[in-house]
Parts: sequence; C-alpha cells; structure tokens
Amino acid sequence: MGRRAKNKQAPPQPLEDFQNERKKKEEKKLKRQRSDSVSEEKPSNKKKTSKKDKIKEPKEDKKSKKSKSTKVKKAKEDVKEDNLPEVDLEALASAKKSLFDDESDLDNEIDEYNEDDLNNEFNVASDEDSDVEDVEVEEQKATLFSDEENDEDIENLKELNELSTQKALSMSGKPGADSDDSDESEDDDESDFESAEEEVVEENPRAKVLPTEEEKAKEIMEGGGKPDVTILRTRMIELTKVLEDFGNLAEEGRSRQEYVDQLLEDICNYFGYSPMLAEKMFNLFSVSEAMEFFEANEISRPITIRTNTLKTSRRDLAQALVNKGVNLQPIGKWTKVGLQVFDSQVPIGATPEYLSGQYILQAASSFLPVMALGPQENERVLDMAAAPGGKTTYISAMMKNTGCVFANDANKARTKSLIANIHRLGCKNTIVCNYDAREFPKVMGGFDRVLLDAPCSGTGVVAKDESVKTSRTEKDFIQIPHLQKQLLLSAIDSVNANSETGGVIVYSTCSVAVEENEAVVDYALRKRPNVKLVDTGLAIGKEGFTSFRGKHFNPKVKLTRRFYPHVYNVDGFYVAKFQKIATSVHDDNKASAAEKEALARADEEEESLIKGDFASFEAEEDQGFIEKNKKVQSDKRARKIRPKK
Ligand SMILES: C[S@@+](CC[C@H](N)C(=O)[O-])C[C@H]1O[C@@H](n2cnc3c(N)ncnc32)[C@H](O)[C@@H]1O
Repeated sequence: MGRRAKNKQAPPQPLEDFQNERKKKEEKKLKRQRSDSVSEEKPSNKKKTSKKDKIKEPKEDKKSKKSKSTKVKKAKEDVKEDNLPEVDLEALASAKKSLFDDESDLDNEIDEYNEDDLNNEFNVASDEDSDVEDVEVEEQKATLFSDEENDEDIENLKELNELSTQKALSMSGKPGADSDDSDESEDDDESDFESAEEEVVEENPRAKVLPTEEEKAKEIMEGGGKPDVTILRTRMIELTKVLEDFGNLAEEGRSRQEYVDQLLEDICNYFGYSPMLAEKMFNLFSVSEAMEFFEANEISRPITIRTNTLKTSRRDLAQALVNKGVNLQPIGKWTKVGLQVFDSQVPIGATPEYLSGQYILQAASSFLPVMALGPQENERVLDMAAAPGGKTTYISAMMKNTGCVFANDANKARTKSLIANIHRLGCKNTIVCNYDAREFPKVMGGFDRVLLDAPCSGTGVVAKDESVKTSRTEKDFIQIPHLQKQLLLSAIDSVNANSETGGVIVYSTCSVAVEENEAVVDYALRKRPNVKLVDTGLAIGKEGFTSFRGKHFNPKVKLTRRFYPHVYNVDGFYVAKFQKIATSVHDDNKASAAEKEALARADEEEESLIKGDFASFEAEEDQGFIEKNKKVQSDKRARKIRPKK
C-alpha cells in the first residue's frame, strides 16, 4: 500500500534552490529548538504551538480546523473526513520539527525514465502548435547564451522559460498565464501557517500516543481491513515528536523501543514497506530525518538530461529545446552538462535533438560516479557493469572520443540498449563486451581507471521502482554485497597501479544500505591494502559512515559520499573513490569468476567463523591475543604487496 503522490504539481525546484531552502529550514529548526529549550526553562502548562506542531490539513478543510488542538485525540476525531487526497503532502510538509520538512512542490507524475511515459507526459501540445512563435520569445533567444556559459546565461534561460510557460498556458487556455499560481498558493499557505503560530493550546506533554491492541484492532475494522491513512499519518507525527524528545514527551513507564516499534509498524502500513526494509532504512537516520527520507521516496525526482558534449554544447542544446517549447534549467552549479526539464510541448524522448544523440535522459545522481572517476583523454578505461550505458557514454564524452572505453555487462540482453546508446551518442572510442566482470583481470587488466557501478538492491531508487519496498529480503542484503565485494576486488586488480594519469577505481551503487556501501568498501580495504580511499572531489554528498550499529569501518570510509533524495533531490546513491598505490600478486590473478566465487564463499565462511570464535574476546585479558593476531595478519598482507615503482 504505497502512498504515492498522484497529483501533478508545480515544476520541481533546481537542486540549488532545493538545498538553499533546506538549509534555511534547518536554521529555522535550530532556532525553534533553541527557543523551545529556553521556554522549557519557564514552567507552564500552556504551550504555544509553532506552525510545525500543527498538522496541516488538506486545503478545503484547513481553515475550519485552525482553532483545533493538536492532541492525538482530536486528530483521531478528524479522521472522519473522507475526501482526503491519497497523499496529503501539505499535511506532511508542515508536521513537527523537520518531519516531512520539505514544503516544495517536487512532485511530478513520471516514475521512471521510460521514454514512452515521458513522451506521453510531455506531449501536451502538438508540434504544429509549437511552430507559433512568440515574438518576445524569439528576441530573447537571440541573446540566450553568450560564448562562455555563465550565470547570466542561466538568468536568460530562466526568463525565456517563463515566457515559454506563459505562452504554453495561454495556448492551452489555462488560467494563470499572467500570474504565478504557485506563488499565490504559497502565500496562502504561509498566511495559514503564520496564524497557526499565534495559536495557544493547552497540551499535555505526555499525551497518550501509543495505541492499545484493542484500539489498533478497532482502527483496522473501521478502516475496512487496514488502518486509516490519516490516523497513521497523525500518529507517525506524534511518535516522531515523542522519540525526538523522549525524556519530556514519553508516557511514564513506556520504553523507547515501544515507540520505535509502533512507528515502524505505521511506516510499513502507510508507505508500504516490508518490516525488514522499513527498519533497515529507519536505522540510517535520526527519527525525523528518516521520515523525510520515506516521504521523499514517494515523490519522483525531477526529469534531467545530460548534454552529449561529443555533439553539442549545453548552451546550444538548451536553446534548441527551448525553441521547441521545452521548459528547462541547468541542474545546479555542480554540473556543466545537466539540464532539468520542467515540462515540454514535445515528446522529450523523441525530439530530433534526442534522436541525433545530442542528449541522454539520465538521472542527475548518475553523473556523480563518472565525475568522481574523472577519465582523461587517451586513457584506457573499464566500465565493468555498463548497461544501458548512461555512464559509459559520459566517460566517452569526457575523453573526447579518444583512448578506449571497455563497456562490459554480464547481461547480454542489456548490452543491446548499451550498444544503441553508444551508437546514438556517437561514441567511437568504445568497445562493448559481455563477461561476468569477476573474469577481470583475467580477460584484460592494466586499465588507467575502472568504474564499478555495481548491481545493487536499488534502495536509493524506491521513487522509481516501488517494488523494492516489498521485494527485497534479508538474503538479498547478504547475497548482493557478496557479489559486490568480489566485483570490487576484480576492479581493483584490473587497474594499473603505475598508470601515469590514473590508477583510479570508483565504486558506486544506487543503494543506501550500509551492507552494500561502506561494508563493501571496508572489505576491499582489508583485502587489498594496495589501495587507499581518496576524496571523490564531488561538491555535494554526505560523508560515509565510519561506524554503524556496532560495526566499525576504516576511518577513511568517511571520504566516501552518500546522496539522499530528501537532501539533494536526487536518487539515493553512494560513491567511493580509490587510488591504487601499489601492485599486488592479485593483479596477475588468472582465476575465473567461478573460482573467485568459491574462494569468496570459503573466505566469508572463515570470516564469520573467526568472528564467532572471537565473540568472547571482549574481555581485557584477551586484548593481547587480538593485537598479536592483527599484527600477524598485517605482516602477511605487507609481504604480498609490491611497492609502486
Ligand atoms: C546499476 S546497473 C549499471 C548501470 C550502468 N552503469 C549505467 O549507468 O547505465 C548494474 C549492471 O550490472 C550488471 N551486472 C550484474 N552482475 C554483473 C556481473 N557479475 N558482471 C558484470 N555486470 C553485471 C547488470 O546487468 C546491470 O546492467
């Protein structure tokens, strides 16, 4: 039972606006928390509710409910309304603290970069319609971009987009061609918001939030087999509040775990996750941030395209597309090739520019591993898991069609789309191959750079593929990392440590699970001390975890980067960059994928055996044995490494 937003909303914000807004909100939140703690010092049984304490109701009901208290009891009474939209983003957006903190209208209806969907979605006016040029728009086009793309160009593009939007609105006969509806509604929201600030309600800080088993059974009965979404939403907000200030808000005699368990149950019912996955994702964040993450997964990410610089410049592409009625904007300062598409009067996956390979539909997060890889002209680069080629074609473009890119994928069927993209985008320096990537370096080694965009559980792209919510099992989070570890070792062994320009390995996944990210990187650092982690060089991203739920990783794992939908409005992603500092015996490894698999299995079994044996080595007297064992292991490793010449 996913709670996906179904209503088309205003165009999504560019990443930078999204982040600035988030920053402002965080500052506001801090301010609010500071003033909360000041007011806590003054004893009072009256509490002034901030606008974020209020549960924002759907527009038609909001005003009439302004004077009501936020007590859970009251909220439960409100459940009777039956006209609720499937997901009330507004209500979620204005909940306590940063819970569902994002008030921006980021939603659009397209779930995936499925070209047919995109074409239908954006085909709001016929091609002939777009021939009717607006004189004002024409004049603007002439000055759209100067030779060097700069901020002024971007401003020009914004203005041009506005004119183009107005033209589209007036052609479609929709109201608002001369006014900005979204602004108006924001003002409207803001005024409701402000008046809520002034409200003073009596509140029992230790209100009963946890339902009894009987109450839960009743909820299910009254909801016709499943709990009512409004009850769930209200309770999630209240549970989050309590968990964020447990000492002051929890009911006497109730444990934190009871609140967490209830919240997880509600998350599963409301958003449609399996209990295992809900808990796994919940554990990655603070309680309120976890709620933001779950909420962001209900909203599609913006449609983005990457300019193929082998064929055109972003400036020329933007101009050509704007001429056709595509409303777009640069994604953000961190990329010089990305454009965000707000809407279009033409099918975005079938324009002449698309068909002639001037751009590719590509998620913004997908640019990041290639930027971290930083391929140079005339290098030899391996893309180990390349299909359908979004990153291969970017690598090829960064190398300006020089050198050689080996684009490999184990799935033969998927190499068809890889080949099609390589052809369409005019990549002439690329060779497609079809191996299990664990066969490298037996197939070929000595690359200047290797990208491993690994097969993964897809927990970062739930907004694109809702099936992830229920299809992933515990076993996946053992088996997938098992494969990822072997692939990463093969990637490392396939790089030439003495490369004059590179010696770089980038590991990426579209998963947020620690098992597939930090744990894999940490494993590689342990197994291959001839590599070190280096800064990804990416302007955005959160630091990788150095410890997680009792597991400690190499401190350098901090250099890896995590990307989250609720923070950057991009798919959940992970990027790690290694530099190979010395050759090792493994570089000459002629083992096949099957042999490596068998070895990895034995290794893992041994590791877990050792872990089991060492489980009682916590005591101080055993510390000496542990240290001695570590030294023996590291001496063994050192003997295997040959220093870089
Ligand atoms: C995340 S996708 C790659 C996306 C691609 N890099 C892009 O940007 O378009 C992972 C790919 O790994 C491939 N794959 C899975 N197991 C593999 C293996 N053992 N060796 C090579 N490729 C594998 C899958 O077929 C899939 O195409």
